[in-house]
Amino acid sequence: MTTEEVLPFSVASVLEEVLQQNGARSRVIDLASRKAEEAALRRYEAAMWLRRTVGVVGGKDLPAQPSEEEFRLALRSGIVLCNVLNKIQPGAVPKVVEGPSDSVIIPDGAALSAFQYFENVRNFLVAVEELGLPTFEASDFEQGGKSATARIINCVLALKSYSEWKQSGGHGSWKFGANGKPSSAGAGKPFMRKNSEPFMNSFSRTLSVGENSLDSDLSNDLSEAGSSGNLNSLVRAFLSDRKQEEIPSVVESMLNKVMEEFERRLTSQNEQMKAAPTEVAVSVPDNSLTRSSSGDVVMEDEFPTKEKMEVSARECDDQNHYHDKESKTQLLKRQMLVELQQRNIMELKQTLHITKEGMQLLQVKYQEEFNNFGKHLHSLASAASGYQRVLEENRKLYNQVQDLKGNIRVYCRVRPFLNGQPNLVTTVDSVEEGNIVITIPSKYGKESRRLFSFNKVFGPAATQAAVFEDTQALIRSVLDGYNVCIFAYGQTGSGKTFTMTGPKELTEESLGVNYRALSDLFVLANQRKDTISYDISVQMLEIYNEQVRDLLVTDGLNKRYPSSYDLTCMLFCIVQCILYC
Ligand SMILES: Nc1ncnc2c1ncn2[C@@H]1O[C@H](COP(=O)(O)OP(=O)(O)OP(=O)(O)O)[C@@H](O)[C@H]1O
Repeated sequence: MTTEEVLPFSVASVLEEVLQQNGARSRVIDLASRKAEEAALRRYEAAMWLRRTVGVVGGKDLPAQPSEEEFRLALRSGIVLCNVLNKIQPGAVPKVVEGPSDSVIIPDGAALSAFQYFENVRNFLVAVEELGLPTFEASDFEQGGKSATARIINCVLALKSYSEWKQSGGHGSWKFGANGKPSSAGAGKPFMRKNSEPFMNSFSRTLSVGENSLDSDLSNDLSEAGSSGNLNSLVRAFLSDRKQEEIPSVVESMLNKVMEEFERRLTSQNEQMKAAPTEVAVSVPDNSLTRSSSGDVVMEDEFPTKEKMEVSARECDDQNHYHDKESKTQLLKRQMLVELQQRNIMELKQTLHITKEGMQLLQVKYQEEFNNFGKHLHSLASAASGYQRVLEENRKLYNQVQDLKGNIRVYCRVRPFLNGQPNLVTTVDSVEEGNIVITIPSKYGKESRRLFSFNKVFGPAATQAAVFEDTQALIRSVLDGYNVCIFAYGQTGSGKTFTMTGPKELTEESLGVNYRALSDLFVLANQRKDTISYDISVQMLEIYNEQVRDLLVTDGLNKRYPSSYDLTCMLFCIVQCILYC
């Protein structure tokens, strides 16, 4: 699994994009001329340092500002290089071949002696390589060209830097800040670019790649590194062939951001693995990582180093151990929770079972009660039906009794003496139930008595209630649909109005038959309101001197009734009674 599969973006593509942008800008400012100028400055710096360090060697002084060819020819014998190296590191080159021809200036740069300069150059390169300084090829003196000259200059400037470091006491780790091809074999010190150091440190720290691995990767070119997907090789190969000044800070910033993002995502992956240990797939023997259940890639198969594999394995072991303990604890908690829930469920089931039984008992009980209620209601309905029949029969019997008593009943009431009549002598001899004996004075001194019979005779002491009591039963017959008529008859002042209505100042005891009859009528109608609805209306008539007058008329004074009756009493008549069954 490659880096591109781990990250949601391609590091190489980001790098290429940044480089392309940088390239575009470089083209604008004419990078070629700038390179040439910078190369010349570096060459002059190297020459100046050599002149100061070794002076004139073999009568051939190195120009202060040599051309590429002059610089290369001045150093091709290896004598200058060996001498300067021995000054920095005494005994680094034990034997320097000083040929007789050294005193001869050969303008065309022809070879002094192939053996001489080959031995010197070889010894110098071996010594330099042992010091871990950047080297070049011996053939670079013959090939010439910008690249070969640049490698030679790079080596000289590395010597210069190393010399300055030693002169300053050699404290700390020496680092060569110039662009150079670092040693490829067993270098004691890493040659890192000063500007790229933060990025490289971060990258090395992130990937846990060893120094040797880094150095070996430096031999790969950019295309090889890019095609393999190894970011380390890609960056190092790219940086190794370029000068410090050619690497804009923007590129390094971008690379730092890429690595920060890379680190952040790796950290995030680790946290996700810790958070969801059961979801993380176990690594397989070929060191490739599988996807988690959420689909995230958790490792790549392109991390090549053994150290990283071991570190990853240890981390995985630690994480697995931690996850095992945590998962055991969680499993135990879940088991306890499940057991608790199972107990609760059992209790709920028992409660539900008891409730069901209770409900069934209640249902049976309610069913029984409901059946009993039904039976009781049925019996009540039967009783009510029987009651209605009985009641109807009772009515019939009641009215038959009234008939037997007589459809026409005549009562006699004797008015007492009024105030101012106490000395008068009454003619009533005796009163007994339905008989009254009247004394008839005789003109010849011999009194006679005469007996009169009525349905009932009320004496002077009879109350209004006693008079009404015998007529009260007729009111019920009215509500059963019978016609009833009660009227009073007698001479003027005999007490008709008093009996039927009452005195002028009415009290509850002095109420007459009319008030009491109407009151009873409404009481009975209210008692029967659930079964019978009554419409009640009243008329009040007066028949006097054969003239009938409506006493309740409102459109005129005592409107005269058109009919004439042979009655001279007040009439109370209940004219309408409608039955609803
Ligand atoms: N039972 C009685 N007890 C006491 N006072 C009575 C009784 N009956 C009648 N009176 C009184 O006798 C007087 C005459 O009675 P009432 O006016 O009822 O007679 P009436 O028959 O209606 O007379 P009229 O035919 O002229 O109208 C009234 O003052 C009345 O209060």
